[in-house]
Amino acid sequence: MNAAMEAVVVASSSRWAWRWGGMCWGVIGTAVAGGVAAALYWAMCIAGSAERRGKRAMELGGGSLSRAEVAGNYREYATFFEKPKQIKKLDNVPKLVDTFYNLVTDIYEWGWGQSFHFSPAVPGKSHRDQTRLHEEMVADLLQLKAGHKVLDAGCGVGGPMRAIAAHSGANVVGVTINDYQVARARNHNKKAHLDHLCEVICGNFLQMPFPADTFDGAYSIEATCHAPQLRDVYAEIYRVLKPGQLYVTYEWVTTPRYCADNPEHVEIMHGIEHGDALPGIRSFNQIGEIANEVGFEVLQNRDLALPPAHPWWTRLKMGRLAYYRNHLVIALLSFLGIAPQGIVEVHEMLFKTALDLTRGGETGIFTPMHLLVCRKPAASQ
Ligand SMILES: C=C(CC[C@@H](C)[C@H]1CC[C@H]2C3=CC[C@H]4[C@H](C)[C@@H](O)CC[C@]4(C)[C@H]3CC[C@]12C)C(C)C
Ligand SMILES: C[S@@+](CC[C@H](N)C(=O)[O-])C[C@H]1O[C@@H](n2cnc3c(N)ncnc32)[C@H](O)[C@@H]1O
Repeated sequence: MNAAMEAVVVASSSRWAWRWGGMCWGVIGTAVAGGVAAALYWAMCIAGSAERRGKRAMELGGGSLSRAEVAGNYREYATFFEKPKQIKKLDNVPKLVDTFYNLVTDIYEWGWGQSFHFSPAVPGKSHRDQTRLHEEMVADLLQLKAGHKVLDAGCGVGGPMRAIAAHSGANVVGVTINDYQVARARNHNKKAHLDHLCEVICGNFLQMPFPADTFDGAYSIEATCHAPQLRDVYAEIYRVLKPGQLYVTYEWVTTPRYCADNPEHVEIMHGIEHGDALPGIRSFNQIGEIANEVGFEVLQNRDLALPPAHPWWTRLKMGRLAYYRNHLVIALLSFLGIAPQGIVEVHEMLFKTALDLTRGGETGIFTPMHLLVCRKPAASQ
């Protein structure tokens, strides 16, 4: 082979190698892009981080708000906590709570499930079972039976109401201040074939549209913490309950370990108030007194989070990786214009509150499950 031929052979083989290399990179590139697309599809459409998916990431929105209103409503919500005087205007609170649930309901359903509360961890049980057991305990404490009519004050999208109706056979009437939650709850009730037992209305639990002495039982799960004055919601529940009947509530309170002079404790509690639309968290020793003041006999008054119960906040800690994945998914959907502007900020607020709630649990200064079992005396006073 002379030099010229050698040059031709080298050139053509290097061109071939170049083309072959290019093809390989093309195939690898396509495979990687396909993999990324599949992973995103999985994260957005298939994997509902919640155990019982109610929502897909592609469907995340701002509740009853239009897409254009989400960012502005979030800014308004955040400002509320920057000017503490506003939160002191107690009349503002129900509107603030309604806005909050427009902003978070879809994210809660997508990332947590249809029950918007915590539960004590139970070794060997799934989150779904732990949630159900915590809800069924309410039905058992109320001694509910088929034919009873029970009030769920602050019902969310109805996870607890469905568990309680299915467990006891009782009729449940749920009240929530947020009309988007009403629509979601009714839809879930129908899908679960429990709409003959479960009914939902939009209203303020401080002024409910029911005559006095209507219900055979009443409960509230992690909801009355939103009331500007606990006395007002307890008094209203007392009014609508039949004499001799029971009210069970799981309350968000500070525990005996909370010290108002400790700046770290104060910072944690402010963080929780801001991230959860709370007008001010009450202390464990106030709630029983308030129940007594409105006329209830208090039969049980104890923190369900105390040992031997296992920590309720482990579910928040275990989800750390999932939060980052969720953040990526939400940021991408918002960038693509699929999710509304402002939703990334809402998600960041929830991420921050998850850290504060975990700190509240680990330091032992906060519980979301202080149990009160109350009875309206048989001869109503
Ligand atoms: C009782 C209330 C709500 C209690 C809980 C149901 C919610 C409190 C904090 C929420 C969450 C925090 C982090 C979110 C995460 C960043 C996101 O990726 C997925 C959803 C979260 C896990 C979200 C779920 C619901 C909470 C645990 C209050 C409001 C009185
Ligand atoms: C954290 S969610 C808990 C929902 C439900 N109990 C559950 O465990 O899934 C709090 C609920 O209280 C409702 N709520 C708060 N303030 C209210 C008010 N003033 N009147 C009626 N509902 C209210 C909210 O709309 C929301 O549904």
